Amino acid sequence: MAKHNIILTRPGKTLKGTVQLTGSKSECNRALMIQALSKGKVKVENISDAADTVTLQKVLSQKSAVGSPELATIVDGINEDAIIEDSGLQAEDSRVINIGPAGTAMRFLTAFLPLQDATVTLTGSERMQQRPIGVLVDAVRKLGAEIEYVNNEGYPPIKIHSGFKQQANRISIKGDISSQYITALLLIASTLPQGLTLEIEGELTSRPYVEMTLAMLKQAGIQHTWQGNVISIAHQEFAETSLYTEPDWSAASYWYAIAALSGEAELFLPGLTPYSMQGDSVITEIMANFGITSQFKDGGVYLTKEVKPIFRKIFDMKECPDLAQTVIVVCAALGHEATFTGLETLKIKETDRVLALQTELAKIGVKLTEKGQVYKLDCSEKHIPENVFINTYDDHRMAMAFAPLASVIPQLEIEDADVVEKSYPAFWDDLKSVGFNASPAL
Ligand SMILES: O=C(O)C1=C[C@@H](OP(=O)(O)O)[C@@H](O)[C@H](O)C1
Ligand SMILES: C=C(OP(=O)(O)O)C(=O)O
Repeated sequence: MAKHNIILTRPGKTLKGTVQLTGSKSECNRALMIQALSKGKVKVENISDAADTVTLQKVLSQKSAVGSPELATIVDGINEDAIIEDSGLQAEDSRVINIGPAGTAMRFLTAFLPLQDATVTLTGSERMQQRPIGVLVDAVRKLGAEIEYVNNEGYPPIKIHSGFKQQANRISIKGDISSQYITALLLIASTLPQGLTLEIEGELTSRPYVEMTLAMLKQAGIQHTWQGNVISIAHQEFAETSLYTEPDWSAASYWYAIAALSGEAELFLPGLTPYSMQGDSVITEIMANFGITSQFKDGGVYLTKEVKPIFRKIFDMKECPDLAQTVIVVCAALGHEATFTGLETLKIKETDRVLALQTELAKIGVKLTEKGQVYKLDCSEKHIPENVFINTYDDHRMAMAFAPLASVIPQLEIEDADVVEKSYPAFWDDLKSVGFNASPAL
């Protein structure tokens, strides 16, 4: 698909309106897995229109076909031929599931598909083929799955064989690369004949996402114990219930950023609650430092802005990595020379987000320097050109985190507008609804 860029301008500095955000892709993708694992006993409400969720839903809705020749045809519907060729897959090997850039779908299906008694190749976008999966594949193999790498050891595509028999019920797994590996295993745990005990080695990154998984499983009737670094889930049945998913707090973060760069703000985001399962709801606390007040009423959150000095200098993003770009760009725009930690996992996401931030912030003279695991913003040579072009590197969050800069840069051009579809397809329309001009670049 041809890429097109978008030009953003922002007349006025007042943010006023209501924006209805789509459902959280993290919650929805877990809910869809739970629905499939429960064989339909658990229903899902308020499903997101995030492309990653739509893709996973398409794959899982064909679950009954997994193991039958129909899969080839069905899955072809979401395959891009070019990607299959790039993967080096054989033409006759037509049972291919291509999840594009969806990291959670890749990881969740790596644990789920071996249980479906089918031989399937699981692949993704070019970038997905550079995102590591070895820690999870090793764990699933220990459980009894037969999986081989199609091209490169440790990376998708992977070929999953039928004939799973559980061989272990206690395994250890590294916690510091991606919490998605742990979630993938916890999701299937209750359906394994012997249940599963996971021993998490080293630090656990993105911990709130593991807590979200366990909380959603609990809503679906699955109990667990978590003591120290050991999480156990016994074999047990899902309850008949419905899972309701909240709007996406990571998407909300871009509205907090816009509010932080506005003169005045009065914005309502319906459906968001103070009791969220999403770790990214911590954006309310982070943005309080930038003068944004969050008031929960009328079934949502009202954002208001007060101009005040910013005191907080250190931000640890380990528990909310998807907020890193949002917060770093806001600090850069405000010339707030903060220090950031917990950015290690950003290098293996949709792009190397550290490098992407460094390259794009340089366009306004801001440096993000790296020393060990500590990152510092240096705004001493910050300048604001009339026009800035932002490259997005196939990363939805690069586009959305830099868009708020239209509040301080007269004309901002953002590469590949459609990249936002991964998690927030209505992003540009929502910006227009509150007075931004967003038009295709010629
Ligand atoms: O489980 C999830 O839904 C997610 C976990 C996080 O990944 P890591 O655990 O790899 O940091 C996060 O960055 C991603 O967007 C969604
Ligand atoms: C890292 C992300 O997603 P995923 O890992 O699911 O591709 C994200 O949405 O920022």
